[in-house]
Amino acid sequence: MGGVNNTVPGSSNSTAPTSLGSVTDFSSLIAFFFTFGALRDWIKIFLFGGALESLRRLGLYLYRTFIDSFWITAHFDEDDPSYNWIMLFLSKQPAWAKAREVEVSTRSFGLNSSAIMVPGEEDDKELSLLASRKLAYLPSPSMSYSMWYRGRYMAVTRVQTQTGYYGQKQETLQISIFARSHRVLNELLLAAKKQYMSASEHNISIYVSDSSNSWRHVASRPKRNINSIILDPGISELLVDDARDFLESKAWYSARGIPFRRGYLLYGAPGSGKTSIISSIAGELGLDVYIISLSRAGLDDSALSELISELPEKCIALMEDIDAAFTQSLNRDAVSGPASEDGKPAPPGAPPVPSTSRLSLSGLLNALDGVAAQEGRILYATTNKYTALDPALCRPGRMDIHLEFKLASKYQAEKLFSSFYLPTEEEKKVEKDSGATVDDAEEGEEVEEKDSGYNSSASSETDLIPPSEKPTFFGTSHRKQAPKLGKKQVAKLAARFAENVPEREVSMAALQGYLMTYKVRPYEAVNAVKDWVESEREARLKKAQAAAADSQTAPSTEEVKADS
Ligand SMILES: Nc1ncnc2c1ncn2[C@@H]1O[C@H](COP(=O)(O)OP(=O)(O)OP(=O)(O)O)[C@@H](O)[C@H]1O
Repeated sequence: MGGVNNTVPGSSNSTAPTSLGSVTDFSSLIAFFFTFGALRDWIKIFLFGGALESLRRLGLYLYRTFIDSFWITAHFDEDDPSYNWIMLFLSKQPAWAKAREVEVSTRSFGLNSSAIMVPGEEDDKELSLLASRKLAYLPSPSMSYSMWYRGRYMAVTRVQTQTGYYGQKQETLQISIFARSHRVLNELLLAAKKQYMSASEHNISIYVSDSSNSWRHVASRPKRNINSIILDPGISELLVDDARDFLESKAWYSARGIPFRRGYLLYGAPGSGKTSIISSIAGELGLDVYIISLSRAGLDDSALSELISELPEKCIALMEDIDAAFTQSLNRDAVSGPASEDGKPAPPGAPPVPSTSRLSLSGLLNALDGVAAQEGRILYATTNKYTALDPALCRPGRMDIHLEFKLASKYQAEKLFSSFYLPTEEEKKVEKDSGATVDDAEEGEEVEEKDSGYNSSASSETDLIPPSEKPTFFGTSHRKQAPKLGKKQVAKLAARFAENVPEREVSMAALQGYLMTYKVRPYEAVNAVKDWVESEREARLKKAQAAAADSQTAPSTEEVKADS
């Protein structure tokens, strides 16, 4: 007879014996293994070893934390300007010259190379004349060096890591100082910065943005004396004084809630000195120049805004040919069509010019004075196409001062001539030291109006060579053969020169190029200038005729459409 089964299928009653069974199975398995004496010993060793290793690590960690509390370590990344300061500082440390293993390098760390030298190199005139790159001792990569600074022990390590980009290496310099307070590190950093600044005192530093959109120091250029740029009276003074006044007016701006920024738009003829005056102002005010290339591949609105927000507080931001980023006329309404050479919008039928820029005008406007725009910066923008610029770009607040640079005036031509042939103070000193007379014709004494510079007459050396064997060109670039002119003589010649240069017809760059061909022949420069002006005129006329002929043969929009 079948009884009643009270057990509910799946209830714990039905499973309990199974799991209990497995637990007892497992412990009996362990107990079984422990019956092997060797295995028991292994496990004991394993546990004991693990505990020992953990203790060792803990001890090491505590030891390191304790030791680290006596050290201050600073890391300098190769991409940061502070890396250059420290490398220059280290290359000048006497301890370095005695190190047993060093890297010998000709890197200039963004300076005039004469700032870093192997001891003794500066005394060797022959060497410093021959080699423009100077040698320096630097810490070898992956080596640790010990040195003393202000009575403190210091460890210097240069670490190189592979970046993965075509095997490129990234460098970091690590300096650990045995000190508890930051005082010594601060002193070291300030000393390094000061040393670098004084070494670069006669240079301006130039930065450009790289493909990863970070600022990179690319060059140091010697400062150009502002007097060597000859502009119409008052222009240089206006620019320098205004920029200087701006830099000193931070409190004034903030008291009135005006953004502390200033923009200058320099426009006009090519080769009239726009770029040159900007770099001179940078030198005069001791500011670094950050070049923003609007046509850089990959530059879009957000990248530009990021770049501008990363500018340091006092600097010059330079946008050359501000119109160039936009192949379309720089107008807000995109339908305005491509700009022509002279900056005027192109005729309605002209074919569109393909644009590679991902930058929009509103992006540029926002970057210049949006919320992220940097305070304290001076912006210089240059263009040859003033009329093509959108009024929004030129309005005060973005471009506060607009200055036209024209073709050369007679005044400029005269000044340029004088600055070319009058000896500088340095040249006068050298000539005085060598016993040469400079002011032969100083008191109005008439000298023979003839040059004796290179290629004006054959030297005695060439006279000795038979005519058949004479080289086709025998140059003797001896500046010493230039006539020594006094102030009055130069002034007279300069006035005659300027008489023959028509007002606002040639650029200063063209005049400079012309005078360069008569570097040591001032008389010939004066005599030939009339013909040169004439030939320049003819060349311009021919170019204009060729351009006109080209535009007549250029296909119309309908023809372009039909072709495509
Ligand atoms: N006013 C000037 N005084 C002295 N030199 C000048 C002057 N203008 C131009 N130059 C000389 O001409 C060359 C070109 O000058 P610069 O590049 O400053 O002209 P620019 O106006 O910026 O030209 P662009 O518009 O083509 O960029 C430089 O070598 C500079 O020395």
